[in-house]
Amino acid sequence: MVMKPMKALLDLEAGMRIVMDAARPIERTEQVTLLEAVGRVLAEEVCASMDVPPFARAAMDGYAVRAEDTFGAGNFSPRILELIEVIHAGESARLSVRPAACIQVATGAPMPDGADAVVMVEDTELDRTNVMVYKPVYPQQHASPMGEDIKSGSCVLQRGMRLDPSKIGVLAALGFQKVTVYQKPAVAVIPSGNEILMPGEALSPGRIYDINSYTLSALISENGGLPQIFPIMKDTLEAAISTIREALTYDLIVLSGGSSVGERDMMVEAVERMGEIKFHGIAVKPGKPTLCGVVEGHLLIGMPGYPTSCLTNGYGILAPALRKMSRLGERALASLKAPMVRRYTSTIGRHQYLPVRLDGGEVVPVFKESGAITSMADAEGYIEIPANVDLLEKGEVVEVLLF
Ligand SMILES: Nc1nc2c(c(=O)[nH]1)N[C@H]1C(S)=C(S)[C@@H](COP(=O)(O)OP(=O)(O)OC[C@H]3O[C@@H](n4cnc5c(N)ncnc54)[C@H](O)[C@@H]3O)O[C@H]1N2
Ligand code: MOO
Repeated sequence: MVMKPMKALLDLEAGMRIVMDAARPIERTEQVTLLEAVGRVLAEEVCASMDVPPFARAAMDGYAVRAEDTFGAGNFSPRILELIEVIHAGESARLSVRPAACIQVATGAPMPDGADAVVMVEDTELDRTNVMVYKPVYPQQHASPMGEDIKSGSCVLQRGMRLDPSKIGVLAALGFQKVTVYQKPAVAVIPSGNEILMPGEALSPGRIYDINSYTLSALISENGGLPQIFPIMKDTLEAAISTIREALTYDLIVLSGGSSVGERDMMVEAVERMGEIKFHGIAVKPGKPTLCGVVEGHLLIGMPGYPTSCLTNGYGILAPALRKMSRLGERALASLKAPMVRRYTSTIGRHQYLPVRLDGGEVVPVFKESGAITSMADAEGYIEIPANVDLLEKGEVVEVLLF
């Protein structure tokens, strides 16, 4: 029976530096429709080739007037203007507004020639073709000039921006149907273990369902990647080598299971033969038996098989790497400070991610064991306990990072 003990554990900062150095932003771009663009990263500078709005328009329902014709109007001294035309949004006036005349306009209708302001309908009264104006307007009041929103020639969105609903609105305003974005990093998600079954398969003794492929894929999607779950890999060196070879068309290879020291943990040997091991074993808890390697220029991260170890490393190591590759940038989790509900002892020498929930304003550790997915599912967030701290006192205020 051959076991391959882990060498000295690497500290988290050094491990992160290695992973982040090997994670390269994707250069490939693609065109997507605006409906597909949310959350994507813009790969082009967007400059306006038109004004928005493309014409001066009424900003209120009412009457387009020459402002000076309303000066001096009051509740007891209305100015009386002649109504010469009525237009709706989408229509243009045939006539221009001459002195002492007005044109009825809907919000969004083009400002008629000659008019420089709109009197709101609430400040008027209509008597056949006479409009009594009870309140004066100043020039440009309730009228939006052409290009008020976006000026033709101005560059409104920059390369590298993440497209959120408002930025997609800018593209729509400029008449874009498609936009050029960076491709998402393609991520091979490779579960391993003879005991692992896909959902839908019948359970048999000693077998369990695959959790990690799904937690990892969800996390990868959330962080700008495109996950592809591979068939469950058998625990043999040949399977590991051929599967990793197949995965070399992906930008990032994430394996789960088989990264520890058991005799069937073939991953380390496979990566050693095919490329370079950057580290094996990192001083975090959970998540110690993590493997990082580079095979033919492709970053490979081997996650521990235990679901909570796998997922906490997903948050701690995989997500930052992916956000660099997908160009989404660092994700700042919301955080709050609260006191510990009880004393908690941690492992000295390992940076701990402790899943917690909040109860009555206090921080309650919910970690059961690395093998339990509910260690994470019952948590609202986590606290980090540095490697050189082994005790948190009851009542000690800690920072909770919220999922
Ligand atoms: N002698 C030692 N044994 C172990 C050590 C150690 O240092 N010395 N480390 C322990 C720690 S810590 C962890 S974490 C686990 C991780 O081991 P592996 O990464 O090699 O993972 P496996 O042995 O393949 O599996 C561990 C556990 O997780 C289950 N598993 C695996 N894949 C999945 C999946 N896709 N979905 C759900 N569950 C999965 C698997 O059945 C095992 O129960 O090693 C400790 N041992
Ligand atoms: O490092 Mo293991 O990941 O504690 O369970």
